[in-house]
Amino acid sequence: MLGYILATSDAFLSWNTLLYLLLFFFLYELGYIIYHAYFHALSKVPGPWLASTTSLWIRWQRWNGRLSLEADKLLAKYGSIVRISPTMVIVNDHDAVESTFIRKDLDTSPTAIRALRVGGHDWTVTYPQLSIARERRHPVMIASTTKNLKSWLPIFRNHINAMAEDLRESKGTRSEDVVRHLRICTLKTSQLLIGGPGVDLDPQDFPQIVGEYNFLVVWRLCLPEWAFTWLKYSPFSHARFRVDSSDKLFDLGAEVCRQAEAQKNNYRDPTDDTQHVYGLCTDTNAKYPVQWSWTKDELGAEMAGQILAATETTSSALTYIFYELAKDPILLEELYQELIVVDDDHELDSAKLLDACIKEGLRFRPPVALTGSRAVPPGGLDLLGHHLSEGTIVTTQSLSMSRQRQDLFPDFDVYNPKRWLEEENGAERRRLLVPFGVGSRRCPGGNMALYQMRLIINSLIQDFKIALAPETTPEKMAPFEANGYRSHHDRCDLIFIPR
Ligand code: HEM
Repeated sequence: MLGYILATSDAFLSWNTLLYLLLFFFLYELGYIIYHAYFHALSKVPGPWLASTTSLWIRWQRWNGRLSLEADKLLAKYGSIVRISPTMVIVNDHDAVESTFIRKDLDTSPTAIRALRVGGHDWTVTYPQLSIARERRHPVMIASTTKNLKSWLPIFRNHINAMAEDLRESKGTRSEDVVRHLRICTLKTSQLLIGGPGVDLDPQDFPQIVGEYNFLVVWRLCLPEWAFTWLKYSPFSHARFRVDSSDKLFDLGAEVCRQAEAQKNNYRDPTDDTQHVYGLCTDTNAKYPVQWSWTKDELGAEMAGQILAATETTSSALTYIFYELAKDPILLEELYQELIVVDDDHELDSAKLLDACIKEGLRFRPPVALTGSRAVPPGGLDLLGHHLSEGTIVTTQSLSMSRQRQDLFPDFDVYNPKRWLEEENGAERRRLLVPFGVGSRRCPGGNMALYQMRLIINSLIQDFKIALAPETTPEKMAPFEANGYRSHHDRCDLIFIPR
C-alpha cells in the first residue's frame, strides 16, 4: 500500500528519494563513527572502540545500571584515563582529579545533571555554573555545622527512636525492608535541616516516590525527551507513576516551603540560633544572602532537590552497611561492644570501629556512583598526557580510587572495615576515599550525612541483633546504579531481633 502511494502520488517521497535519505543517514553515521574513532581530539585516549564511537554504549550501561562497575573494569584494563563515550573521559588519578575539580571556572556536565531536575525545575546540583550553585551551597553548609546539628540532637533522636519502635513491632519474627525504614527516618531528619523544626511531612508515600524517581533518572539518561510525554499518558500505570514521581517530589518541596513559611509566625526562643536551609535561602540578612529573589517554584524545587540529596545518599549507604553487618555476626558483636560503652551521642565520633564501618560502607558502595563531572572550558585542558578539547566531559568515581591502589586496598572487593584501623598508610588510604566528591562542587552536606549515619547505626545496633532475611540473597543485593547504588529490587530485607 505504502509502495503504491509512494509510486503513484507526487505528494509523497519516491522510492529513490527514500533510498537517498537512507544512504545519506548511513554515510552520516559512518562519518560520525570514523571521525570520533580516528580524527577526534580524544581519539588517542584509550578505551573500548564502541564507547568511543557512539553514545549507545554508555546508554546501554546506564540502562542496565552498570556504568560505574563497567567503567571500573575499564580503568583496571586501560589505566587512569579512559574514554567512555565520544565526548567523555573517566579519570582515576587522585592528583589529576583534584587539580581539575578544584577549578572554579569548570562547569558541571549539563546533559547528565539535567536528569536530576525535579518537577521540571532546576536546583543546586543541576546548575552547571558554580557562580549560581555557590549561593545555594552556603545555606546547606551553614545549616549542617556540627554546632547546629548538636542543637537538634533531641529531635533527631526522636525520629530515630520512632524507626526503632517500628522495627521492634515485628519482634524479630518477620523481615523488615530496611530501605523503607531508612528512607522515612532520613526524610524526618533532613526535613529539620532543610525546613526547620516546624516542618513535619507525611512520609507514607515517600519511599515509593523517591524509589521510582531514582529509576526515572536512569530512563532520563537513556531515553529521548518525547518518550516521557508518551509514557505520562500511556496505559502502563507503573510507568506513569514513575514519570510522575518527579512532580510528586516537587510537591513535597513545595510543602516544605509552605510549612517553613508558616512556622515563621510561631514563637521562637530568642536564645535559639539554629539555622535551616529554607530560612537561610529566604533571609536577606543571612551571612551569604542569596542575591536574587526566588520564584515559588524555584524554592520548592530547591527544597525537594535537597531532600533527595540528603535522603537517598544516606539511606543507600546505611542499607549496605546494615546488610554487610547482618552477614558478619562477629563484626556486629564487636561493634556492639564498642558502642555500649559510649556514654553519649556527642562522643560517637570517637568510636573507631563505628567510623571504620561507615568509611568502608562509603568506599565499598559509594552512594553517588559517578562522583561529579566537569566540562572542559575554551582552550582545552592537558590531563595525564592527553589534550582534552573544549566541551569534553571529565568524570571520576570514588569507587575506583581505592581499586587503583591494591597495595593499600588488597582485598578491595570485600567489605572490610578493619582496614581503616590500620595506622600504616592510613593518611594515604583516607586521601583516596572521596564519596562526597572533590573540589569546588564537593557535597556541602557531608557533615550532616556522617552525623546521621553515626546516630542511626549506634541506635539500631544497641537496640537489635540484625540478621539476614532468607529472601535477601547476594543476587538480589547486587548493586544496581539508579541515581546511586541500590539493589535492583529497591529493598533489603533484614531481621531485627530486639536485644
Ligand atoms: C552519604 C551521604 C552523601 C553522599 C555520599 C553525597 C555525595 C555527593 C556527591 C558525590 C555530590 C556531587 C559532588 C560533585 O559534583 O563534585 C553531592 C552533591 C550535593 N549534595 Fe551530597 N552526599 C551525601 C549527603 C548529602 C546531604 C545529607 C545533603 C544535605 C542536604 C547533601 C546535599 C548535596 C547538595 C546540595 C549537592 C549539590 C552541590 C553542588 O552542586 O554544588 N548531600 N553529594
